[in-house]
Formats: sequence, structure tokens, C-alpha cells
Amino acid sequence: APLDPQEPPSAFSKIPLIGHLIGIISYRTQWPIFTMSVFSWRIYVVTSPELVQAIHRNTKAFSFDPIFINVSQRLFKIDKATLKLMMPHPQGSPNEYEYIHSLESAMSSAMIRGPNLENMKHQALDRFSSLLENISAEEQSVKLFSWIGDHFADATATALWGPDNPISKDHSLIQNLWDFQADISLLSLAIFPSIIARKGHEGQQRLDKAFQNYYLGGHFTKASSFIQNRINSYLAQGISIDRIPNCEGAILGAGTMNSVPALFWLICFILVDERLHVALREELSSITTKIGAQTVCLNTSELGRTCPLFTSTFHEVLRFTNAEVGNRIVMEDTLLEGRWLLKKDAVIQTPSIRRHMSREIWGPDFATFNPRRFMDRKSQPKDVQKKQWQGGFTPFGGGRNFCPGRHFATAEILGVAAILLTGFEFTSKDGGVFKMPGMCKQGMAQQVKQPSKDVEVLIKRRREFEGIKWTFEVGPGTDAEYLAY
Ligand code: HEM
Repeated sequence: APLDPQEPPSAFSKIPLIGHLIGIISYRTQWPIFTMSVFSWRIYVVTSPELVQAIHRNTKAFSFDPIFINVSQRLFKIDKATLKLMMPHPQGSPNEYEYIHSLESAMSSAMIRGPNLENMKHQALDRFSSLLENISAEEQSVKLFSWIGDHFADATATALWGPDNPISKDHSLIQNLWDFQADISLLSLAIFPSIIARKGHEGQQRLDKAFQNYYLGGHFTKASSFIQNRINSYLAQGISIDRIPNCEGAILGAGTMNSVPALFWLICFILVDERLHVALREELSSITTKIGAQTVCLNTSELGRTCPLFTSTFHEVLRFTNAEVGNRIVMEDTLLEGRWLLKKDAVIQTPSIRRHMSREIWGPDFATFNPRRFMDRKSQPKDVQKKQWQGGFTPFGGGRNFCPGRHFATAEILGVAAILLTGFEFTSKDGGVFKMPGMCKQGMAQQVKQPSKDVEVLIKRRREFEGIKWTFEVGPGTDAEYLAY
């Protein structure tokens, strides 16, 4: 159908465009929002921070729920009774999408700042540091991305599902997780998954089986509140333990697929910049205390205050490497900000790259990696601060679907990076200076870009940390590290 004059102006394209391509096209227009017609579909691409905020605010008119249902149906084996619960209740009922919204609030309430979050932080850091026990002062070679990823997956599974989680018991499941993630776009087509995405399909099946055994065996008594709340949400809706939908692999995926590359890039951006590396070691030494001969305590409780450069470097890494696309469906014809008509059933995309890499928002050095950028934020004029924080920087999305794991991800990534930078040395395998690995454009299902290939490094424990046990203080965290202004 032709565009209504009130709809956002049209931008080319007859072919399906995904992920980074939409981001790139959005650079070619000065419009705050434009329309792309792809076959008979409409996609509205939003470029302005103000309109992104308006989209996030109006959770009734612009919803992720239909996408959630569609993807879940394709990706997971969900029994008929559960599917019925998941489907929207008749219009006009108090909560059309009760199943989804109950799960969402179960997750986000367990992840707000407080004792539950601190407990998860503790579990993750204790586990990650215990996995480093075999790294001695003798150099050994590792592939950095997969090395970080494997340890991180185990630590994250421990924090979420507790010490009896299936991943810590069987590390071969970690490769299954990576295979599943790599094939997730193909798998969500739901066409002969065992043929078109054999590895991913097998990976998903092994993960499903392992988590099924975990639930049936009742191993969740020491799981986090995040998992306990999810279980309670299922039970409250009449889904018994033996019928919990087989999407736990996807939850572990959500907990690792962005955090692992974010941690990897944080380490890389620090290793390539010797002065930054030295400055951060200095900063981190202020939160590192030796207790007796055998223990080192890392106080990660207020990193935004105690380690502002470290925190700022992490946020700049997110600005630089995050390419979240943000999808919503228009639920009813809606006039956005009294100006733009958005038609029912169209898709809305809010590519973060357009705003994270914007001259108007970040100034002339927008394309330079500046680890101090987020430290200097408060010295910026008020209107610049407003632009940057109100819709200009959205690595964790926003609105109803604002990433529930954002506090945990921040705490876990900063905590693990603090251990690695304080206690270990990383050098290039060939003995030269550490070179920045290439970055992939963007995966469909990921929000943080992956490296184009892994990098081999030599790792060794620093002499003064030989035979040391790490302990952690994990307080509530500060607004500065959690980007809560
Ligand atoms: C650096 C790490 C992470 C980044 C950049 C990230 C980013 C995001 C983004 C952009 C969204 C979509 C928001 C939207 O549509 O508006 C999202 C959703 C989600 N994230 Fe994260 N995330 C990270 C880590 C985590 C962790 C550690 C967990 C869990 C342990 C997690 C669990 C989830 C879940 C369950 C959703 C779906 C929420 C919903 O549909 O309501 N994420 N994340």
C-alpha cells in the first residue's frame, strides 16, 4: 500500500535488510524516522534519540510481545497447553500477554540492585577465580575469546543456576551453547533444523536434555532468585516442573552472548593501549588488598566511585561495540509524538549504532575510542548531557524490555576484568605488541559485535599473585557504573 502522507518518509530498498545494514542506511538520512518497504512489509527505522525514547515509553502501542511469541514458537519445543497460555488473551482482558509479562517481572525483580544481585555477583566471581587456579607464573598460550567465553559461561551458569548447574558438571555443553548461538538465526527459521543447522540443533538438544535433568532432579534449590522466580512464574501459571519450556539454553545464551564479547573487547582495548593499561592497574590497586600471605580481596562494591576510569572505559567499549537493533511491532495505528503515523503490524527498529556513533550526540571525536569520555560527561553542557543520556546511549535497550540482566552483566564483566588485569599478564603470542582483532559487522541475534577471528595470547600469573586465593567484596554498586543517572 502507498505511504500515508503522515507516515515517515520512504527510504529505498526492496530487499530484506537486516542488522547493521539498517544501521548503515540510517546514516544516509537526516530524517528522525523513515520507512523502508520490504516486499509487502513496512519497517520504520528510528534515528533520533527523542523518538527512540517515545517508542520505549509507549509499551502498549509498540510491543516486543508478538516477536517473543513468534520466535519462541519457532525456536523451542513448546507443548500445546503452554502455547495456549503464551498466546494473547482476548482483547480487553486485563493483561493480554500475562504469560510473558509475568516472566519478565519475575526476571527483572530478581536482578534489581540488592542482596539477590550481590549474591549472583559473588557466585560468579568466586567461580571465575577458582577456574583460574591452573594458570601459573609459567606462560601458557590460549585463544583469548574462547578462553574467556568458556570460563565466563561456567561462572554465569553458576551464578544463575547455582553450584549444581549442568554446565559446571559437563564443560562439553559450553561448545554446544556456542554452536546453538551461532546457528540461532537459521534455527529460528524452523525449517529442517537438523539439516540446515545441524551443529546448532544438536547443541540445543544437548542443552535441553541437561537442563531438563537439572529441573527433574530438583537441583535448583541453590539457584539464584532469577531462576527461582522464573520457576515460580511457571508454577503460578499451572506449568509443572516437568513441563518447563526448553528455553534454558537461550537464557544462558542471553547471559553470555553479549557479556562475553563485551568483556573480550574491554580487555583488548586496554591491552592495546599501554598508558591506559598502566593507569587502570594503578586505579585497580586501590581496591586490591592483601590479607595475610595467601588471600587477596578485591573490593568491587562501588566501582563507579573507586575506579571511574575503569568504569568509563567499559561504557566506551559498550558505545563502540554495541549494535543493538531493537525491534518492536506496532499494535495499533498510532500517531508518534503527534507527528508520525505508524501503521498497525509494521516493524519498528531503533538501531543503536546510529546514535552511538553520532557526531551530533558525541561531538567531533565520535569515531575515536576515548576511555575517558564517560568520566568527562558531567563537564559537558547540560543540553549535550541530555542528548547523550536520553536515548543517545542504549546498549541495554529500553522500555518494558530493558535488559533485566544489565546490572548483573556490568558487575560480572567489571569484576572479572578486574581479576584478569590485576592478577595476570597477557602478551601477544608472537612477542610483539598486542594488535586489536577485527570486529564482525553484526550478528542478527546479538547486541555486541563479535571478533572476526580469535586471537592467540600468552597468559601468566603475576609473581606476587602466586598461590593466592581471591575473595571479593560485592556491595550494591553505584549509579555511575550502572548508567543510572
Ligand atoms: C553486556 C551484556 C548485555 C547486553 C549489552 C545486553 C543487551 C540487551 C538488549 C539490548 C536487550 C533487548 C532490550 C530491548 O529490546 O529493548 C536485552 C534483553 C534481555 N537480556 Fe540482556 N544484555 C546483556 C547481558 C544480559 C545478561 C547477563 C542477562 C541475564 C543473565 C540478560 C538477559 C536478558 C533477557 C532475559 C532479555 C529479554 C528481556 C525481555 O524480553 O523483556 N542480558 N539485553
